[in-house]
Amino acid sequence: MTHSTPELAALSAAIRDVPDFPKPGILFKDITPILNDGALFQQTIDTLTAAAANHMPNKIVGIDARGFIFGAAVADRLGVGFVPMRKKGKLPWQTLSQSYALEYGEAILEVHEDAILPGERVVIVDDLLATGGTAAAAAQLISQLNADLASFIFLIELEALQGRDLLGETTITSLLRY
Ligand SMILES: O=P(O)(O)OC[C@H]1O[C@H](OP(=O)(O)OP(=O)(O)O)[C@H](O)[C@@H]1O
Ligand SMILES: Nc1ncnc2[nH]cnc12
Repeated sequence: MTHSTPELAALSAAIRDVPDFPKPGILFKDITPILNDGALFQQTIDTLTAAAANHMPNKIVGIDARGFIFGAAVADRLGVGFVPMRKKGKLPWQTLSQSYALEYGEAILEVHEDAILPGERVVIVDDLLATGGTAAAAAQLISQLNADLASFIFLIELEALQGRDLLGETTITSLLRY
């Protein structure tokens, strides 16, 4: 797949395709080479931050675990709070829960019930949109907290899996589409 700028092409070139991980038939996109390269990581956070800033969020939500890496860096750049949505059993305070299916399994996502206030503007940042199950579960939790989901922002979108069809009318930005 071609990408629109030399910067995005460089990010795309760094991502490793790993066949049959974690299950037969899955082509896994390994983003760790981007993290390993200071210039590429910085450029990724620059671009994700610019996309998030357009929506003037009060909070950035990051999804366990790769979403934490990108979401926390974006929140720091914007000077807004970061909200971790974690897999079941990891958060210590009162939580809301949502079960979901993802490309290679099922899980339960949780958020602290006081982490996002009613009416706050929230942007979800994650590394990858595949089937959309994870992002849809995160959106459900934001809705249960009566907050305003302004946008989804992904580094990678696997278009063939049509994940955006699960995400309703909310704006979606993905930097690299395959
Ligand atoms: O669109 P979907 O089909 O729901 O898949 C996308 C999700 O899958 C990966 O997370 P994973 O649950 O593998 O957790 P990890 O970040 O701990 O690897 C990825 O980071 C997304 O959150
Ligand atoms: N194909 C894939 N590669 C990396 N992360 C994923 N999360 C869900 N599907 C994935």
